[in-house]
Amino acid sequence: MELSYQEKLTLIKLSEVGRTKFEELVKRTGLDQVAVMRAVLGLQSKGLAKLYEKSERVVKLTETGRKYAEIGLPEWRALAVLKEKKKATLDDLGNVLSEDELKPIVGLLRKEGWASVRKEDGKLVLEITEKGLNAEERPIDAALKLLTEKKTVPLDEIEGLIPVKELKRRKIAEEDSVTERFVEIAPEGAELVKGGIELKEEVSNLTPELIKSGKWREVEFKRFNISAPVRRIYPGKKQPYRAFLDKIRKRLIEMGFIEMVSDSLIETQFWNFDALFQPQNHPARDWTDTYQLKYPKSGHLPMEELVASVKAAHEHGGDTGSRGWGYVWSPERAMLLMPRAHGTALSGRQLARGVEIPGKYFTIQRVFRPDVLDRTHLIEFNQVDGFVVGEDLNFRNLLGILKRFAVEIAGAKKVKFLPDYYPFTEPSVQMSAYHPELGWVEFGGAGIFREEMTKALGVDVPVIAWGIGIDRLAMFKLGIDDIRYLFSYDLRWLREARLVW
Ligand SMILES: N[C@@H](Cc1ccccc1)C(=O)O
Repeated sequence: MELSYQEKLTLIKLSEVGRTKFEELVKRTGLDQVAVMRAVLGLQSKGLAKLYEKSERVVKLTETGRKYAEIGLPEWRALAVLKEKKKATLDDLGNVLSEDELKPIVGLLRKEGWASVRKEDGKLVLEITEKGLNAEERPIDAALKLLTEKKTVPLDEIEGLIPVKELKRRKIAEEDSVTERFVEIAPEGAELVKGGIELKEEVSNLTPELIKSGKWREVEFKRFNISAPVRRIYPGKKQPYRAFLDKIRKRLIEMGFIEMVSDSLIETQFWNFDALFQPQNHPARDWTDTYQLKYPKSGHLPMEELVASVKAAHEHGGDTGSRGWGYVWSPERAMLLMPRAHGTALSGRQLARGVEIPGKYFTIQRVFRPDVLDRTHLIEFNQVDGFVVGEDLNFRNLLGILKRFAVEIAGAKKVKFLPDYYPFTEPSVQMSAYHPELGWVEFGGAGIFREEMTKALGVDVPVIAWGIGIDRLAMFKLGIDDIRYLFSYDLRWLREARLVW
């Protein structure tokens, strides 16, 4: 039978005692705990030893017990006062005993024969006796000492000193049960040791020295059991949601999209709304739907020319043939600052900056909107926004791209589109994907940017655009049914979460 060095050593050490606690065996071998456990399991599978568990009734100190271990049992503290004063009243004892301890103290001292009790002027007076003067350690003291030293003591051992009932009655100790692992040698194991085992140190590392010196010919190499159970380790890794976002970024770049970046989470209303042809009196611009910055309140508007064409589009449609929204556009309003409410703000910025035609752009943005937190709503979430610009693009192209996103990138099994409204797109759609537990989950909007928007920003060809609530899609990939988990500190989830791609 082939045994590893560690198995041999463990077996030899075990044979010296026949049966022992696992921890004891660890000490005897001088190996570490994991190695011994592996050796024992190895020996067990070869029928040479047996590992088993046994529960044992034990006694341990209570909170009160631990206190007594520190400051002394009440009867000893009372006795100290009596020793000093010879005679004492209950009031005197009250200085060293708590109210609870005081009540039974007379009975206790009398039972031990350490004091006699008299009434003097209507008051109880205790006087120390000869036995009190020579008081010695009692079984209860021995038990308290033992429990203090060992923390847990087998029930039998305590019973040998004092009935455990007694300790429980005085609330000094309580019973508990602990499970211990034992290892026992099997007859075959004992036999093998008797026949003699050659204990040859094994080499687990083939070093250059071993090779050069030719020593490798003599040494014994350690065999590794690669199917042995091992402890799980949790190495550092990317937060699962971060990993998801990074993967999407990579996918889009692979698909030829250019990333639009921003180093700020704060946006002017101009870029968040106005540049997207969203009228200033649009209800979604109220505080109910977006946050506003308290300080500073306002930022800067871009180039005058651009501001003028956006203003013209809002007021009368600019040169698009549209009548616009028909109101007086306010630059002050457009200057107000806010945490970005959608990634589309960056699409507007990019169009104004200039784009490749044809071209594809995307951005992954943290956005902010007041909402009631629940399993599908966050007030701070991430959107993947993007657009494709090109001469011959149409609505069907848009739906095709979106479907590909939802299925390929987010792994949705089914997708559906419904007509919707956005001030900056016409036509507009809303997209939903099917989640096995949540049913249909709305995950974004899309459409063709209106001419009033694109022309004002200087782009004269169709632009199809979308904004996807990527967090909801992350739920699909990460197999979770509560969106709040994306930002969870739950270590178990952080360790176990697996991106299924
Ligand atoms: N920005 C929109 C989504 C959208 C983007 C682009 C075009 C149409 C719609 C939202 O936040 O819901």
